Amino acid sequence: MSSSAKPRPPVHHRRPADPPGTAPRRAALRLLDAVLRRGEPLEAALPQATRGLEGPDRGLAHAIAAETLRRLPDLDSLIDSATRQVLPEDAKARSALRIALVQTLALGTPPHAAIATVLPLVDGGPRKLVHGVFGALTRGGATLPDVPALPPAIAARWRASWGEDVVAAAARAIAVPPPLDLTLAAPDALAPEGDSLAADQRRLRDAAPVAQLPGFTEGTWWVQDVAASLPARLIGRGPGRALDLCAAPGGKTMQLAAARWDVTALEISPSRAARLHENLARTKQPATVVIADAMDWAPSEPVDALLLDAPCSATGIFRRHPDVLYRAHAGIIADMAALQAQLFDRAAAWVRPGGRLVYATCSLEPEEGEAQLERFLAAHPDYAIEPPRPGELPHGFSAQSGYLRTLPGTLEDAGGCDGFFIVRLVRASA
Ligand SMILES: C[S@@+](CC[C@H](N)C(=O)[O-])C[C@H]1O[C@@H](n2cnc3c(N)ncnc32)[C@H](O)[C@@H]1O
Repeated sequence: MSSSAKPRPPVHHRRPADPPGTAPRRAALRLLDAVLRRGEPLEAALPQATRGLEGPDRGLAHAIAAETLRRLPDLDSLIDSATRQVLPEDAKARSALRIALVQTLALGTPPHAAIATVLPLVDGGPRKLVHGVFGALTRGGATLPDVPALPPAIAARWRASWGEDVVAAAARAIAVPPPLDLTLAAPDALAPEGDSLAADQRRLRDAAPVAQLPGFTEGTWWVQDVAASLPARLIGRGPGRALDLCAAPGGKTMQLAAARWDVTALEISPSRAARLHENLARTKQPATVVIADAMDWAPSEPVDALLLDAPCSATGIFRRHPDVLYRAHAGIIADMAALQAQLFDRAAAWVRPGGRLVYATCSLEPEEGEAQLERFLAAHPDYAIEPPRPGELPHGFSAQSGYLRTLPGTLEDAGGCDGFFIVRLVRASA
């Protein structure tokens, strides 16, 4: 070639345009990768994974990924039953098959649409294998069980902590969509019709989108699982100064404000604090929001009541956030338990003699609940448990040993509730 020959323009191998309907499936694949490989929370991965998608497609991507996570062990058993060689856990072909199968077997997508929108995800790869396995399974009448299998590691841990009945109840709980619970600012507040577990509580099944429900615009209620409403109920009613130490998105801050406390709400994350501000603005509940790390910050004087709804593994909210089933491994639980112990000890000094401290986590791990309480009581002899009084809790809850432990199976006939550990402590008067 002569030196005067023009250089060839670079060749760009562009991916052919996706057929309609593929973009949300591609986003679902990114979501699964974020949760299963990178250990990210599904909600946190959503903005990046669904960038460029319109609202309904974003909702579809989220629904496919969440349902895949609810059904993962059963989907994988089906896939393994139809492949000669076991596909690696993180193989794209496995994830593509999970997404195609969950749509057809759980979400009602016709098989031809499910596979046509998923095959482009494995372009340049094992399309034939994915097509073949999907076809063999759907033609062979594959089904998913009514009660999903739990991931083996979680089942083993909860079996050791709580026994087989709780494991079985947890599996039943992920099979059905949880109800929508609302906490009312006052018992007579404008709110949708529904079941009621307390005067200021409504439970809705098959609810319309939240923003369309009566009272949303007026801000007379907020979404809050009934178990999540218990910690602030144990703080009781004001007046007085209350500190909500880990506050966003603010369900408990709003309860405390509605109960007439002068509330300071502390939150480390600016983006979560922004949601707290939005929620307070919508419900017109007053609170002073401080963005700070509770490990650096301190109140100017001790408070009458302190709520520590501590950061945790969040395994108690697996019904709404099935990604926790895959992210909450022993290392995370140990890290969270260490942070909880530090926050709990620090908070102990900020309650006036005779004041109340409520400690709570939405965790099903004893390390984040019962063990924290035991350690705290041994280290702080000036604190004692104050058990709930009769009538203080909504219908169906009871406190053995003075504290509350809600588990899969609690309130099951009424639609269940999140898993929580909650204890109210009183500091001895000086
Ligand atoms: C379980 S959530 C709180 C839920 C909230 N109480 C509610 O009812 O809506 C825990 C919160 O604590 C915040 N957090 C974690 N570590 C913190 C710290 N060191 N200081 C202050 N807030 C913290 C997290 O960002 C998270 O928003």
